[in-house]
Order: sequence, then C-alpha cells, then structure tokens
Amino acid sequence: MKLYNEVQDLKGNIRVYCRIRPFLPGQSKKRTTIEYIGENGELVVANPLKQGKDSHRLFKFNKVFGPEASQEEVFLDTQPLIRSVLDGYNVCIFAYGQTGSGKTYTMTGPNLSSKGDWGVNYRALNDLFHISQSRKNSIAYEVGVQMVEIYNEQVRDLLSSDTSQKRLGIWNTAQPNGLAVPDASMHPVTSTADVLELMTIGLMNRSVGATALNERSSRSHSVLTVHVRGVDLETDAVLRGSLHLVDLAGSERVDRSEATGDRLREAQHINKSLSALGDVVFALAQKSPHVPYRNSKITQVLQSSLGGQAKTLMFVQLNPDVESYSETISTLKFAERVSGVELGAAQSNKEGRGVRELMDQVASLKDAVAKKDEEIGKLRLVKTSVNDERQGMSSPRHGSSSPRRHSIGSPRQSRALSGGKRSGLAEKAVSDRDNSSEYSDKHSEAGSQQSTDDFRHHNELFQQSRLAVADGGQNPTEDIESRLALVDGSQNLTEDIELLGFGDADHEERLSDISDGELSMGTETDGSLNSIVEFTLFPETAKLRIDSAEK
Ligand SMILES: Nc1ncnc2c1ncn2[C@@H]1O[C@H](COP(=O)(O)OP(=O)(O)OP(=O)(O)O)[C@@H](O)[C@H]1O
Repeated sequence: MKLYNEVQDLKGNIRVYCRIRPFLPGQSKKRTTIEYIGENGELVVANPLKQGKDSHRLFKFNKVFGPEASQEEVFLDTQPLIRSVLDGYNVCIFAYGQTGSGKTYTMTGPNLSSKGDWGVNYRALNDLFHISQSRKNSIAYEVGVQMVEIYNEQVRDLLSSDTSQKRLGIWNTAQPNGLAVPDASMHPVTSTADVLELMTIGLMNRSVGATALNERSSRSHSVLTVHVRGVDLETDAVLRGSLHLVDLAGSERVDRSEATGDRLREAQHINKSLSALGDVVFALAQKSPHVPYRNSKITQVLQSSLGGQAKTLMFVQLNPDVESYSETISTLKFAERVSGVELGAAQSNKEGRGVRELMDQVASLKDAVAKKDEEIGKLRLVKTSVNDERQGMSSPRHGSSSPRRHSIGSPRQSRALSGGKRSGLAEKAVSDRDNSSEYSDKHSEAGSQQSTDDFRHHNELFQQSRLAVADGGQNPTEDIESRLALVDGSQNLTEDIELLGFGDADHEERLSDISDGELSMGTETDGSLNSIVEFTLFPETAKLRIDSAEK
C-alpha cells in the first residue's frame, strides 16, 4: 500500500475515471455515441452528425468503466485512496456529469438495502472500519461524519435534527483538520450500520426538484465528509485524514433542461459553481499564486482536499445516448483538462510535528505582541509628553504659513525636542489645535510623497521590529522616534499574525456567510487555534478540553 501511495504521489494527484451508464429499461432502441473503450483508459466517441475521420474523437483517462462495470469493480480501483485517508491524507472523490448520467448511482448506489448496489460512499466507509479494526493494536482511530448540501450557493446541514435548516458558514482558508464547515453537525460513527442510518437521513433531506431531463433530479451538490483521527498507540503521534465524497449537481446546459423560474436559477447557480470548480483545478494545475477557492461554496468546502497536498479522484459520468452527444463532449473536454493536471506530491498529515511547531510559533508571536502592547502604552505616554514639550518650544513659530515647519517626524527634531522642559494644560490645548492643523496641512500640501516617505521609514523600522521579535522581543532603545515608529510596526505585526491565520479578526473573516449571525464556534474561542489544538473529532468533548488547555 505504501508503494501505491508513492506511485500515486509520483504520478500527481488528480485521477480521472470515466464511467458510462447503460441504457435504462425501455431505452434499448437508442443509439450510442460510445465507439470504443480501451483497457488503458482510452475512449473513442462518435459524432452522430458527422462522417469520416472527423466524426471520431479519442480521449484518454486513468480508467474507463463501460456500461457493464459493476459497483464492486468500480470501487476496487478507488479502494487504495480510502487507505490513504487512514494514513493521514486528505482525499476528495467527486462525480461530475450531466443530469441522469449516473453520479448518484456511482456515489450512493440505487438501493441501500442491497449490498451489491452500494456505491462508493458506503463501500468506502465500510472499508475504513475494516482497515481501522485491523490496525487497532497499533493505531486508535476516531471516525466522524458530516453531510452537507450546497443548494443555490447556500450550505445546509443534511444531518441536523434542527428542522429550521439554517445556512452554515465556511472557513475561508484551509484548516489543519480539514474542517471546512465547523457548524455542520459531526456524528461519531463506529460501524457501517451507523453510516447507513445517517446517510438515509441525509438523502431524505436533500433538495430534490424536477427537470425535463430527470424527474428525480438532484439540483444540489451533496458533500459527505469523513474525518479520521488516528493516534499511534506506541508513539502517541497523531495523524489526521479527511475524505470528501461529493455528488455534484448536473452539469447540463441551461437551455437543454428547458428550465425557467426557480429551476433556471438553480441551473445558473450550478453552472457557476461547476465553472468555479474548473477554475480552481486549472489554477492549481498552472501553479498559479492565486487559487480562486472563494468563488463558490463548493470550492470553499473542498479547499483542504483540492490543494497540492491532497489526492483527488474525479468520476466523469456519461450518458451514452446520441442525443446527449454535445453534453458528453463538453463533459469529456472538462475531464480531459482535469486529467492533465499534475499537482505534485500529496502529503500526509502525520506526526503533528508541523502543527506543534506552528503552535510554538503562535505562542511566541502572541507573547511578543503582548510585550509590544505594553511598550506601546509606555511609548504613547512618552509621545504625549514629547509633543507637549515640543509645542512648548515651537510656540513662537505658531501661526507660520509654512506647513513644513510644523511637521514632526524627523529624528533630529525629536531628539532636539526631547530636551525641552515646559508643559502645561494651556499649552497642551494650543498644542492640540496646532497638531490638528498640522495634520491637515501636511495632507493637503506636503502631499503623497511625504506619506510615502513616512511609510517607507516605518516599514524599515517595522523590519527591525520583526527582527527584534524574532530575537525575543528586545529592541534597541536609542531613539524615541524609531521606537514610536515601532508602535506602528507592531500593529503590522498583529496583521501579520492574522495573515498567518491566527488572529481573531481574521478568524471571523474566514467564516463566511453566516446568515443567522451566529458564529457558535468562532466567537467563543480563537477558532483557528481551536482547530489546531483539536484533541478529538467531536466538538462537545473538544470544547471542554480546549477550555482547560487555554487555562
Ligand atoms: N451504472 C448504472 N447501471 C444501471 N443503472 C444506472 C447506472 N448509472 C445510472 N443508472 C440509472 O440511471 C438513472 C440516472 O442515474 P442517477 O440518478 O445516478 O443520475 P445523476 O447523474 O445522479 O442525476 P442527477 O444529476 O439528477 O443527480 C437512475 O435510474 C440510475 O439508477
């Protein structure tokens, strides 16, 4: 299995399997577009409207399953990925294709009561339990399940007993534990029976509408997320894997589904989110510095499983009917682009060493910020008295027409001013007035060059402050002006920490679209830290333990 992981890591981590559904009962007279299925992932599709060599098109994927392929055969080629999850990888398996092409058949299966019909979801979880059982003497696993649907760009919990079905927020950045929708209920599962029960509830809750193409058409994306946490009983090392099993909504063009009104709006949302998914995949493929995860809910939810560190498998579902030819071609073109994507080696979330290092960094940065806060307080006091004294000395010049002569900020001037002695309430009042006119003067006349210079100067000093922080927060204290500049610098330091994903403000920013105004997880604790020091998969226990850890 290790070998498989290595081989797949080398190959790059997006795999594409194509599956062609058979004609349904009553469709035996239909003509097929599928001309040839090769052993090594080749697929030839024929254009019913053309003759000659232009009428055929060859595609190549990792594997192509014909209409006779059983659920078991399809899963056999997926199975190694499930083991990867237990080895600490993030894995995403999604089904893409037009309405009625067999996405739900592949992912869920047509009939839950018959084991032979089980789709990838049940088989994956079944496998997960078997493997975790077989490893129980060396690794203790916890498995938790969330199931959400994204309908018209709103995320809803499919497993919530809360019938009001509030919209849920999503983390905007990938979390170390892969938890993208913190408020979706997390259900501990220990057996396939538990999973069957949950999925039955989830499927019942899924939004189902009717289109001209498929009367039982699901117009939402459904995402079943399996979170796995394993503790090595010998070394206490922790590994964390997640598995996203995604049944995307149909990819057909709006005009063909003859949709109007609500159905049209649904179709537009679906098209937009699927193209956002494509954009993310292609940005990853091009190693673009900006990956547009935020453009849709589906890409936000799947973020931790779609990056360079995860393994992704896409099932491309096809309806063989000639009438679906143009949809088939556009689906295959999308799939072809995805299959060309090499993301680089996937990485296992093992050991937790990286997380521990990050925790240490956060602790020392927070320490440094606390020290800086204290210093800022002191420096503000110094600044006030320096201003007072400076005003005392500069009062003869008060009223001068030259704004430059009022400006403070040159180190030389500050040093000179720091020698001044007089201050008083009356002078302070004059000084405040003087300062405010100085502010507007400076902005109206000295112009942007002055602020650019200030900015550059502060920036340089900020660089020093960063270095000082790295040295344990000790700064040289030769010059009041530069220390005052550090006051600004330390604000930047806070921003810096937030950029790293540890700031409170950023935390709220990262949870998007909370329509109910509730940030149940986010407002109670520093959520990002919360997720890093996640001791268990299940929030109730996690919260208790985090509270004591914080103390
Ligand atoms: N491999 C298969 N073998 C037999 N029947 C299949 C197969 N794939 C799909 N079907 C049947 O085709 C029909 C449509 O399949 P399914 O509902 O899975 O499509 P879908 O792509 O999920 O559609 P939607 O986008 O509406 O969710 C169903 O009746 C399903 O049982």
